[in-house]
Amino acid sequence: MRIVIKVGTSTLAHPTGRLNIQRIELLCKVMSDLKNAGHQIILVSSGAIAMGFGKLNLPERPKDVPTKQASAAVGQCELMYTYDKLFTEYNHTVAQLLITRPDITGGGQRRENFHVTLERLLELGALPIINENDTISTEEISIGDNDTLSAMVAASIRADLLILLSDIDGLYDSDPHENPNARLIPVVERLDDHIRALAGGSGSSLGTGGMVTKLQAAQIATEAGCEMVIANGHHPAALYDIAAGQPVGTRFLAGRKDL
Ligand SMILES: Nc1ncnc2c1ncn2[C@@H]1O[C@H](COP(=O)(O)OP(=O)(O)O)[C@@H](O)[C@H]1O
Ligand SMILES: N[C@@H](CCC(=O)OP(=O)(O)O)C(=O)O
Repeated sequence: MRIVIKVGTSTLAHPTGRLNIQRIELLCKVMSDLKNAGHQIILVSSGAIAMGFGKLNLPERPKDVPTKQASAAVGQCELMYTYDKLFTEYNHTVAQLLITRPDITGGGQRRENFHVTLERLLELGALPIINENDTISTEEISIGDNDTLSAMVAASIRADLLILLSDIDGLYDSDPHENPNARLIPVVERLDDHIRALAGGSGSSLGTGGMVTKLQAAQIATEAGCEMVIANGHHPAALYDIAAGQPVGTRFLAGRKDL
């Protein structure tokens, strides 16, 4: 299977913005193993801004654009250094792709270049790691959140499965951080207004978009014929069960794959 795995900041970083070493080590081990089992893995990783402000010893996630972009420049290095080191331990070669909106939605050469390069990396057996190019992104050309970005990638390369790893088990009938009696929804067969109304914003100071952007991602992915699962990134070994089609988190069933 061709699987796009998106890892949110809340999965990769401690609330301090510093790397959660135990988590990332386990994630890389499981993803390496899934690759060894024959799956094609494309990783969409957030965390550049959080890693950057942590490393720059700033007290909290920056709000102004220049400091965010500077943090992303620092943090992206830290992220890729860590991924390279960990995946190399399991004999996998990583490749970094930093993109903005025109690289994936625009017509013409940029989109073609992104697509052809990504396909070639997969043919060569590399493990592509994608993030938004936050350091040069402006409002006009940015996608803004990696839930949407990962769905656009999954749709464009006709992935079989998109997995969003978050700080929560899946989609609940209301935000569990506000309602302790909220119940998990295991399967969404059709994304309608009733489901969309359940989604709230981000519950942490690190995440971007909350469930709203995850449901937007589900719309893009399932319309393109790609199933999507939201699961808790605190348990990386769950990736095995998700890839095997076992019930974990919330699974959004796909529409018909375009011919
Ligand atoms: N209906 C809902 N079900 C589950 N989580 C929800 C819901 N509405 C809002 N949320 C919030 O979405 C958060 C996950 O998104 P986010 O903070 O952006 O993290 P990530 O780093 O994974 O992108 C949850 O921690 C939760 O507070
Ligand atoms: N591109 C940004 C992350 C944007 C984003 O969507 O973050 P998240 O909600 O943690 O997946 C970064 O690397 O910091």
